[in-house]
Amino acid sequence: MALSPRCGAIRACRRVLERAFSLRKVHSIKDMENTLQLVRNIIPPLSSTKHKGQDGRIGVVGGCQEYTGAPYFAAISALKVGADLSHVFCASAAAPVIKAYSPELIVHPVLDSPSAVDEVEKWLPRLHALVVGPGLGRDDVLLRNVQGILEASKARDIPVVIDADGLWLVAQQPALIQGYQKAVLTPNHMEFSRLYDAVLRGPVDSDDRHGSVLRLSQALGNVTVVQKGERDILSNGQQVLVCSQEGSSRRCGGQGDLLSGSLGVLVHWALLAGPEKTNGSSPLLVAAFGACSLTRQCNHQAFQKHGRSTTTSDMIAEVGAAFRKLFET
Ligand SMILES: NC(=O)C1=CN([C@@H]2O[C@H](COP(=O)(O)OP(=O)(O)OC[C@H]3O[C@@H](n4cnc5c(N)ncnc54)[C@H](OP(=O)(O)O)[C@@H]3O)[C@@H](O)[C@H]2O)[C@@H](O)CC1
Ligand SMILES: Nc1ncnc2c1ncn2[C@@H]1O[C@H](COP(=O)(O)OP(=O)(O)OP(=O)(O)O)[C@@H](O)[C@H]1O
Ligand SMILES: [Mg+2]
Repeated sequence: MALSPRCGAIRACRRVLERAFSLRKVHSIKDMENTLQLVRNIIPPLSSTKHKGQDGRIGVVGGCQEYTGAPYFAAISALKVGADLSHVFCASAAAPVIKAYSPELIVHPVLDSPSAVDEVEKWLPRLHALVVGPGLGRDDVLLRNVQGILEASKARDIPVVIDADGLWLVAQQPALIQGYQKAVLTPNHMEFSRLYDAVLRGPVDSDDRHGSVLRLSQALGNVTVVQKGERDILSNGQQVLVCSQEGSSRRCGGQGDLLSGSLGVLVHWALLAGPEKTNGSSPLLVAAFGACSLTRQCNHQAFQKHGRSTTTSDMIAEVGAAFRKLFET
């Protein structure tokens, strides 16, 4: 059915107003330093009085026969950022491979088991945050189990970072995270389009990335959304932040996994610190800004050394120095 000219004009006018409204809320680049300061405020001090586990016990839900690198990258990044313990809940075929990459990870081969939800649920009281999706794949059995794990995590109020195939699941069932204030979604270009289409029932306006991220967050009930790209756009439906920390032109696979794993720890730290440490800004937005800055800084540093041959493992080797440069100055 053709739109009447009047209807088209109203819609165009609304778009202009929405854009102006969202731009007013956009965090300008000159504010990046202020936001980095808020990230510094949420980082817990190292102290000899703390016991193992206090600075973070993170779970990564992902890893299947095809993808073993992604959950490894996410889980090891959580440790390198400063979590004390990092668990991976994966399909049985992936477990020996992930264990062999690293003795530092605790690996549970449970995700394709009929009792997967119970197996993960018994660990939930001991976990501070979950990262759901890296290397999960799209097998129906695994996705059904992950649905149960997400429901159990929500019931316990556990923060969840949802990435990669976890976002595929959310695009099929947005109700799974609708309105959950402790969820952060980290879509890449493709994942964002898929989610936007599923939730807002229309294509993304590529001329208005800020407005698109704002609208998706609002439509999901103010769930925090991080759209990764040349600049990362972050929104909780009220505020929009932009992270344009210098990275490089190298786009090797796995950088997003570094981001989601780091974010798992930062989300925990931010919620622990609370809004007084983030100057009234949403703790989850501050955490997300920290993870984006850190990932891009790792990419920048690794590229200085390795150029075109940079891989995600090279970036992970930079986490310590990048963290010091950004947050411990
Ligand atoms: N070592 C490992 O184990 C790793 C495993 N990984 C795991 O793989 C699984 C699937 O994840 P995914 O990201 O490949 O999935 P999906 O959303 O289907 O996108 C695929 C297609 O989208 C497109 N595309 C992407 N970006 C775009 C852009 N900016 N602009 C435009 N187009 C863009 C592009 O399409 P193409 O150019 O090929 O036509 C691309 O091929 C998931 O479990 C993840 O964790 C990864 O983490 C990497 C390391
Ligand atoms: N064009 C770009 N220029 C600079 N940085 C970018 C660009 N695209 C993505 N990034 C950065 O790379 C990191 C990962 O984003 P990317 O879009 O590659 O995620 P992804 O596709 O989920 O990665 P993965 O391969 O781990 O699945 C983010 O920190 C993002 O800021
Ligand atoms: Mg990804």
